[in-house]
Amino acid sequence: MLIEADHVSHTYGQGPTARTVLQDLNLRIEERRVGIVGHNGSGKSTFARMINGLIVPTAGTLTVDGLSTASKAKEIRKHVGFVFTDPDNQIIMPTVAEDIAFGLRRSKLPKEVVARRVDALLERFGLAGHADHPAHLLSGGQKQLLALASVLVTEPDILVMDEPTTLLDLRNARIIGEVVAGLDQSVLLVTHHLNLLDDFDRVLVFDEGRLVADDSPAAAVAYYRELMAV
Ligand SMILES: Nc1ncnc2c1ncn2[C@@H]1O[C@H](COP(=O)(O)OP(=O)(O)OP(=O)(O)O)[C@@H](O)[C@H]1O
Repeated sequence: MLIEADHVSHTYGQGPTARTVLQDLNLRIEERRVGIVGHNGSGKSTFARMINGLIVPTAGTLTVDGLSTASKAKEIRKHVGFVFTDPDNQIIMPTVAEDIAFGLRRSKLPKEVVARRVDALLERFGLAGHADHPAHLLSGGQKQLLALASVLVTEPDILVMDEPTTLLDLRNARIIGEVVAGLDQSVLLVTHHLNLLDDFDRVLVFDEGRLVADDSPAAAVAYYRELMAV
């Protein structure tokens, strides 16, 4: 995986209400585990959403494996899975198993292959006993695991996760952390749970739309804690 940001900026709105929330971001990301931290409103989600073209830079270019997110978003989304903060926004189908299978509806894979993949994910995320249960009745932690399973079923190369543990208690946050640690995929994780980043390769710190630190987890988190203390 290679994500490259070349003078990337993003401004929401126009005229007097215009608000620049990302400013001149220059980055080259190749590591398998990259964390993004920063104050509320510092631009983390905007950047995360840019990686699969949900938001397009208003200046500069962002590429994923050489493809520009501005013109190749559809292609990029085949390789980049996105897990949102609130799993309720991501759960689409009535039952747990159907929701996981939904991502493969256009895949032309034989039914048995889809069923096997779904079963494997149900098992892996401790949801096997809930396959036919209404997805909206799962606990918050289980919903978050379901949202992750529903993205992983498409076997993306890159997983972008935007605060996937915000709604969770410590135990479920740890479970998500363990699941993330065991993934083969490259992961970009936006989080306020700093301990999830301990074993990461690299951590980016955003502040008011700028990249202000880019370092090992220990150094970047120390920088961020100091920034928060001001
Ligand atoms: N659609 C939008 N229109 C206008 N402003 C927006 C929009 N989306 C986000 N913003 C603003 O952009 C800024 C950056 O938001 P963003 O969600 O990227 O920050 P964040 O670092 O992810 O914050 P948090 O930690 O609170 O999730 C915020 O001030 C937010 O109000």
